[in-house]
Amino acid sequence: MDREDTGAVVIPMPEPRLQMGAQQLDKAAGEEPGVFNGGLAAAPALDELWLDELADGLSEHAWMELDLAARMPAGLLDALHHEVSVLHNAEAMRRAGIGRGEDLMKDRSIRRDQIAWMEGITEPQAMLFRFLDELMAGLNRRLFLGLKRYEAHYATFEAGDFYKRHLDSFRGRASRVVTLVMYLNEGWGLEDGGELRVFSAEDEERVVGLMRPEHGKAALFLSEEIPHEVLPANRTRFSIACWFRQDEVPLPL
Ligand SMILES: O=C(O)CCC(=O)C(=O)O
Ligand SMILES: [Fe+2]
Repeated sequence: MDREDTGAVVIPMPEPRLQMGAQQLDKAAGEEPGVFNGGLAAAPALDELWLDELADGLSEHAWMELDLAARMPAGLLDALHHEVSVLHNAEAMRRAGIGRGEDLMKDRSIRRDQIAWMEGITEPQAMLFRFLDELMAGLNRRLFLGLKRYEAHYATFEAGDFYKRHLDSFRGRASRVVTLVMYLNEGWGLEDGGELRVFSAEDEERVVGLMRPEHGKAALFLSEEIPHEVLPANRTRFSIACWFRQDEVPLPL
C-alpha cells in the first residue's frame, strides 16, 4: 500500500502558478460571459435525509457513490469544470506527488495526475467550499467524526494517466478521515476508461465498486479504510478530490 498522499501542501498557500491560472480565469470569464458573469444560483440547504443516507453509507459500507448534480447550486459543477479546464490549458497544474515534505516523491509508476490546490477564492470555489462546510457539519452531527477542516484540489488525468491502488491516509493517524472525489466529465463512456476502482476495506484484493467519472457523480469513502485506484484514462479526465480532516493543523512528521 502506498503512503499517504498529501501532495505536500496541507494548508493551501497562494501558489504562483495557480494565481497565473486565476488571471487566465478572469480573462476567460470576461471572454465568455455567462459562465461566471451570470452568477451562480444560491446554494440550497443540504437535505437532512440525504445527509442521513451519506452517514449510513459511510458507517455501514465505508464507501458510497453519490449523485451531486441535484445537491449543488445550479451551474456550479459547470463553473468548476470550466475553471479546471482553463487551469489545465494554461499549464497551471503540476505533477502530483506521493508522501509529504522532504519525502515527497513524484513516482510516475504510481500516480500520473496533475493537481492544483483550491483556495476558495474564485466564486465557484467559494461556493464549493460552502457546500463542503455544510457537508462536514452534517457528517459531524451524525457520525461524531470531529472533522475540523478540509483540503481540496483539482486533478487532471490525461490519456494514459492512472493512480495505482492506495489508501488516502495511514491507519490510525486520523489526519485524512473522509474522502470525497467529485467528477466533472460530461458524456464519459465505457471506452474512456479512467474508472475509480474501489476495493473492500477487509480484503484489498476484492473489488467492491467501479465508478465512471461522469459529471456530477462523486465517491465518498473513509480515507483510512478503502483502498482504491484510478484505471488508465483514455481521454482527459477532470475531478476534484477533497479530504475532511480531524487535525486542526498539519501533524509534524
Ligand atoms: O480521481 C479519482 O477517482 C481518485 C483520486 C485519488 O484516489 C486521490 O487523489 O487520492
Ligand atoms: Fe486516493
